[in-house]
Amino acid sequence: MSFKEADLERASTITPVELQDSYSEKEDHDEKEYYTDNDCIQTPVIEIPKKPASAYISVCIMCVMVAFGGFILGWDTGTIGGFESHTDFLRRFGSTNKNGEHYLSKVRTGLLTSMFNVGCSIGSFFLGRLGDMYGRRIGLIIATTIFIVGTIIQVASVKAWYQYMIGRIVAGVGCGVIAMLSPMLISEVSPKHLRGAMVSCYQLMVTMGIFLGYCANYGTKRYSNSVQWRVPEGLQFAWALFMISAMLFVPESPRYLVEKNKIEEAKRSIAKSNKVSPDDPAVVREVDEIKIAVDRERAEGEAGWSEMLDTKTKVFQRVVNGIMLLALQQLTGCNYFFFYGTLIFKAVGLEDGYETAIVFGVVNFFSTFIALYVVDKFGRRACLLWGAAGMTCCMVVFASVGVTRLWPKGKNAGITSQGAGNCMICFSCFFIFCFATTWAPVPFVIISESFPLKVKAKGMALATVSNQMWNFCIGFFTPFIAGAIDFYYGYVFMGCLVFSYFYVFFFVPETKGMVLEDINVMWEEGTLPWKSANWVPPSERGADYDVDAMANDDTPAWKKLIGK
Ligand SMILES: OC[C@H]1O[C@](O)(CO)[C@@H](O)[C@@H]1O
Repeated sequence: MSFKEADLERASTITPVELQDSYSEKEDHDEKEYYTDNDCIQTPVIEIPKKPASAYISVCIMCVMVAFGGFILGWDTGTIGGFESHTDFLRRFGSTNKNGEHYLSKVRTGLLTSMFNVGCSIGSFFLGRLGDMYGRRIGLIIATTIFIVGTIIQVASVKAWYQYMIGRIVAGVGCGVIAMLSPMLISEVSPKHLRGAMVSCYQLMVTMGIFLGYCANYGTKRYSNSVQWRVPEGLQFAWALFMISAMLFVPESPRYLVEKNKIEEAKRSIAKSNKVSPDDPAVVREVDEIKIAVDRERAEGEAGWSEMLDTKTKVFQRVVNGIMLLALQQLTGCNYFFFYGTLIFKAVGLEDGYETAIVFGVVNFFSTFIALYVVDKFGRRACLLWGAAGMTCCMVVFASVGVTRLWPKGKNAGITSQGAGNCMICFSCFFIFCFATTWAPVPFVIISESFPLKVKAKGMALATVSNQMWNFCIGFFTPFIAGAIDFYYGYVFMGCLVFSYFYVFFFVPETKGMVLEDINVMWEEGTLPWKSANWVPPSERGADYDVDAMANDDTPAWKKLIGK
């Protein structure tokens, strides 16, 4: 008899008072009131006990090890821009103009920078399933090995820019898989009240990689030979080897283990993350719940691509949501600053692009720590809404000052206003602050927790592809667009940000602090996003809980927006 059945039987023979008494003895567990449904007592809810913060240090370390995959990705973002300014790199992979100077054309710059993201898309789309086939850890090890092969091709490039580009595509394939499996594994092993923060560690690692990548370029720029770029590039081997070794110590996803019928191992994995015994009733209950979900999904058969279009189970809505959120993350314009911030700073006379980059890197990295706190404290929706509002304000000021004040006598006169430039730099930093604390990590958190297991790999793959393809588009087309319309470009992102605000309000439900299986039920019930913060899991509902009222609302849209 499963724990659930045993519990039901026990619950049916005791009175509510006895039940409450017996629960107050279990001080260790999170107590939830027994509940009634149609006036009969059902399963009392035993939650995995919340321990003092110190008990979670080891699971946090394990999650940071998994999140280290983000560091690899960030290091690449942080170094490629600098490489493209290094003299040795230009000599080897650039063209030569009639004065004998070496340079990279816009197209070649775009290809060298952004084909990496095309590789990422290929990796997440075609190889994301490695995590389902061999487990998330083995999947991550294979992905990192592919990344190492790509790095070897890049480091070994002597003169052929296309060899370097192919190396970036191959490395990108590995990174695409990492970008999918890292957040997935973290979301599946972390205790639910820390899940948002733990998945956000992935983004923290991305920002740390970007920042330290910038620093590495700063450190090697004074060399005149290939040390300039081969050393930062070669350090990738060290990061990759660290990642592979780390995977030997982290727990495997309990959801994957249950799917492979490794129930005892699944219990051990949950117990390890939550610092309780594998026989703890709450662990048994969680494994039982995962098993029920897995069995149900098995009975329904293997999910094909057509199932991604299923509107009845709301899978289609979730797929669209994932694709939209990760597209909108890029359409905030963040990488306009990360890739091309150097040009903006140059406009106010700060000539050293490497230093510029470091300023952005610092703001980005330290702000992400705040994200770890706010994502679980205030919830996903609040973060995204405030983030979109904050970034819209920054972008309006940035673009307007750029358009009206930066060149008082016109761009071609070559005179720039120092005050306007400083103001733009300040607002770029505010923008990065708003981005890093909200939209940078939260979309990853949301996609890692929204999909039922059966379609999770495919759903996350599609969302990651959308992220990478928009990243590619912005990286590739920005030099052309910004060259044509200058700072009016900021208004394009501003428009996207305003749209994002409304999109989140009407389409993104709150998922903070819920077990993954409950999130699935909330979606299936068609809960309206602006009511979702009040959604109650079936196991905790009172008799007066109205599922329909949570899924329907006749008030006009503007009244919903102002909370009437
Ligand atoms: O921190 C900035 C970085 O974060 C991302 O938006 C998502 O990981 C990247 O596209 C960007 O370069």
